[in-house]
Amino acid sequence: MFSQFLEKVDGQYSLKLPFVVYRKPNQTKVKAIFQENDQLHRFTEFTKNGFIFGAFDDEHPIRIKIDRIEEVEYNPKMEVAIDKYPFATGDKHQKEFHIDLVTRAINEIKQGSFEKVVVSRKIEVPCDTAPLSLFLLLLKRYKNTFCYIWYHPKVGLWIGATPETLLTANGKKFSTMSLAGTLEYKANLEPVWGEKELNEQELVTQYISDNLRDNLKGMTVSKPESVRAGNLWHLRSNISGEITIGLKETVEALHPTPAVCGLPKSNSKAFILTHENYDREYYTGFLGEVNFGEDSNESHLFVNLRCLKLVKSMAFIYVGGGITKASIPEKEWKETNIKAETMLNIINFFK
Ligand SMILES: C=C(O[C@H]1C=CC=C(C(=O)O)[C@@H]1O)C(=O)O
Repeated sequence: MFSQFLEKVDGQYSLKLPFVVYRKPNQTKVKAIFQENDQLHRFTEFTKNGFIFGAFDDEHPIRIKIDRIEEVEYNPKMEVAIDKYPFATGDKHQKEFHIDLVTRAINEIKQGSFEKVVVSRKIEVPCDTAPLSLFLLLLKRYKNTFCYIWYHPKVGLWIGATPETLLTANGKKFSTMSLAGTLEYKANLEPVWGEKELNEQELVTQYISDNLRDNLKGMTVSKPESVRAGNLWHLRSNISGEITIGLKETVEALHPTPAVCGLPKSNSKAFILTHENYDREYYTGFLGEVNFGEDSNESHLFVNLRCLKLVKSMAFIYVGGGITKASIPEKEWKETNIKAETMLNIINFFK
C-alpha cells in the first residue's frame, strides 16, 4: 500500500509535474497532492483551496492545485537521530561572515534600530540521495514535526521537518504559537533556560498577541513550555481564540513573526534583506493546506524551518537564530550549527 503510494509520487516526479507530500505533527496519515500540469499558480486572494508555499519576502505564495489527492497510513517505528556524523557546517569564511553579521545586528539593537532580529545562513553540502528517501527518514525521525517534500519544476525541490505552526484555523476556531529560544537536546537532561532565551520568546509572544488582540475574541495565551524538536529544545506558548478576520488578513498580521524576522517587523526585515547577503527564498516562509475540509474553511499553515533545497546533487540547508542585545556571536554561530544537524543527520545517514 505504502510502496504503491511512493511509486505514484516517484512517477509524478519523473514526469516533472508539481506535487507535495506531507505529514502533520504527531499524525500517521501521509497525504500527496498532485497537479496535472506544470502551470505556476499564485495564491492572491486566499479564497481558493490548495497547498500553498510562500517565500519569506513575497506576498503571493505558490499554490499547488488539487487535481488529485492520495492518502496513506504510515506509522513507522520511531528512529532516534542520536548518531553523530562528521558535519559540514560552513567554512572559515562563512563563520567570519556570520559572526560579523551577528555583531552588526547587536550594534543596531544597541543603537535602537530594533529589539530583535533573526539572522540566517545557507550551508552547502553534497547530496546524491533520492529526495523521497530523505523524506522517508524525516518521517521516521521527527514525528512531532510537519514533514514535507515539495516540488514544482519551475521553482525547485524543498524538503523539511518544521516544529513551528503559523496558524490553524477551522471556521472561527483559531490557534497559533510563539516558538523561539534554542538549547541542544541532551538525553535525560531537562533544559535550563537563560534570560536571553526567555526574553527572546517573550518578544514573539508579545508581537503575536498585540497583532491579533483586536481580532481574536477570547484570546488565551499559555505560559511558555519546553518542546523538543529532534536534537533541539525550544520554548513555546500557544495562542488561541475566535478569529474575526479572514485568512489573508491573519497571515498578513502574523508573517513574518519575530521568530523568523524581528521586532519591529519593518526595520528588522530591512536589516535582513540588506545584510544577510543571500536570498532566503522559501526558508522562513510558510506552507500548508488552505481551505480544506467539508465546508472548505479549514487551514493549517507551518513556518518553513529546518529545511533544505535540493539542486542536482547539492543540498542547501537553511538555518538562523534570534539575536537580541544579550546575544554572544560565537554562541549564535554554534546555535546555527546545531540547528543544521536536523537536516545534516538525514543527509549523512546515506553516506
Ligand atoms: C530561525 C530558526 O528558528 C527559529 C525558531 C525557533 C527558535 C529560534 C531561535 O532560538 O532563534 C528561531 O526563532 C531556524 O531554525 O532557522
